[in-house]
Amino acid sequence: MERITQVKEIIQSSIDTKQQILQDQAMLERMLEVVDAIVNAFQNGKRIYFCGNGGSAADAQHLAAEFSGRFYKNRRALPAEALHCNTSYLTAVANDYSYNDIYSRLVDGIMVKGDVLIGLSTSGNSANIVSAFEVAREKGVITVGFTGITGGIMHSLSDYLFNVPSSITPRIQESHITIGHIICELVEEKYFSI
Ligand SMILES: O=C(CO)[C@@H](O)[C@H](O)[C@H](O)[C@H](O)COP(=O)(O)O
Ligand SMILES: [Zn+2]
Repeated sequence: MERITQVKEIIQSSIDTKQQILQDQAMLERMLEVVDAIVNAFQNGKRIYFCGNGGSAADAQHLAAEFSGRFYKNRRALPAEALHCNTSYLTAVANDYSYNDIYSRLVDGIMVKGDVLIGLSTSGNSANIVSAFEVAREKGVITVGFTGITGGIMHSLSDYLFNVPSSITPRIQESHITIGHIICELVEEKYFSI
């Protein structure tokens, strides 16, 4: 394949995935439900946390910073954090216990009922995120899964699921960040207009 053709095909595949989301009324409405759930959580003094591995850890950190920093508006900070950001914690727990425990242990330690946990996993099967969702549900934390098409194990552990219609990891991640940005924009707009 000509390299330029390959480039075009990748871009088209990213567009196609987003086009399918655009036509999925239920998923669009779920974005609004999650916006309302997050605004409700903030109004009740709760917090939002994100977790992911690899590129999805970067996405988790990116999205958390939209809330704790700013998105469009100059406004006060919102309580949001990505769970992998403390390297000392991460390396100790992975070393002394297991990599699979890094997120569930923090969910147990710092999250409370009514907080929101957003887990990003293209497979929906990453053991540390699955485990975090299991602990979250035991505690009454609201779980929001960002996954690929099947949802994997996270499908049955997510109160709200965005199972992007693709099985290609980078294409899924590209739509995760789009959905995440939509949610950030609408949360900021709604919370700071009240
Ligand atoms: O960014 C990418 C691929 O685009 C990779 O770093 C990718 O995130 C890693 O392989 C992850 O470990 C994949 O995990 P997951 O999405 O299945 O939870
Ligand atoms: Zn990537």
